[in-house]
Amino acid sequence: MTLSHDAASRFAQVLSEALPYINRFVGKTLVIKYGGNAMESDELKTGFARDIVLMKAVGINPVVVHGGGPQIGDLLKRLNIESRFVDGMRVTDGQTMDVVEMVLGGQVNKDIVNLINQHGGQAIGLTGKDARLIRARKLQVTRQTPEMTQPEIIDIGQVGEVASVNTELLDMLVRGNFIPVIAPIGVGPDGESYNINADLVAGKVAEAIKAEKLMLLTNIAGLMDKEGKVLTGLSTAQVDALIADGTIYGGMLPKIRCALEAVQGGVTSAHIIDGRVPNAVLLEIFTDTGVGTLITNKA
Ligand SMILES: Nc1ncnc2c1ncn2[C@@H]1O[C@H](COP(=O)(O)OP(=O)(O)O)[C@@H](O)[C@H]1O
Ligand SMILES: CC(=O)N[C@@H](CCC(=O)OP(=O)(O)O)C(=O)O
Repeated sequence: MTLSHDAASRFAQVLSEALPYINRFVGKTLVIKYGGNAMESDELKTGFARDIVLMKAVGINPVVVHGGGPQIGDLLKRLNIESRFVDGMRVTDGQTMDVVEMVLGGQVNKDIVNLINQHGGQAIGLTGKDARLIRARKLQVTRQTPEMTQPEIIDIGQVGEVASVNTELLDMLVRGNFIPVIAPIGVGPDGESYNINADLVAGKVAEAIKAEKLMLLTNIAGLMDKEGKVLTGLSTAQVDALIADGTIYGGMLPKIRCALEAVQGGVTSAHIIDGRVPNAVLLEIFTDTGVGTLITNKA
């Protein structure tokens, strides 16, 4: 590739201006959750892969956790299996679990790994079963209405929550200059598989490896109020109120909960950002105020 002098001087200027931002994150680990909804085109996926490789090339350590909800939904539909969600979590029976493992651990994981590697990175794909990276337990879902004397337990099948993370494995990979790409499948004490919401895995991984930042890439500009205005810098109490009045629902529920837990658990900041914007990850790093919804630890 040869550049004209003008193009080369533009590149040089941009790179030079990026230096203070790069320095701020050099040597730090960032956990990036790549949601299935932000994988809508090949162009977006390629842009994401290039951003990740560039981060690593300048000395920032990305750890990727991916979703794939829409991709799981597509295969279930082709198999005539209905998708059902409770509080943003997929109800997962044995048959659905097989599909989840195939799509997340097979198709989506290898697709992202391959793209990162094609652009010069050294990505390594893992599910929570590899070296028991994500140990899980069954998620207890309860529901209580004012007329109930005690909460009702809802069985949503093989849906898990993170019990612990094998940080030794991740530290080893990051130190070895690999880029871990994690599919959100957990393993129980008896080797059973658990389907875990990818936001929850990303939050717990970020906490466990003491990441500087947690970025949740989704298909919306951020957490919004009822008028569609992006909200940022919210306290836990404000988030609770937005959940109670129904402003936050569905897939945004696990996202916001895990972002709050991550910052309470020591991650400096969490960001909910629009993964459909080209170079969303770099934009977040290279702007002073960031983009989307910022969550920090305040009461
Ligand atoms: N207050 C809110 N602000 C923004 N999005 C919300 C809100 N409440 C619910 N949502 C929904 O949450 C979705 C994002 O969650 P989800 O579909 O699970 O994304 P992902 O696949 O990226 O994890 C948005 O597309 C939107 O439909
Ligand atoms: C329990 C549960 O809901 N698991 C998710 C796992 C994938 C995921 O979280 O994907 P997105 O980030 O693309 O939504 C699911 O089965 O869809």
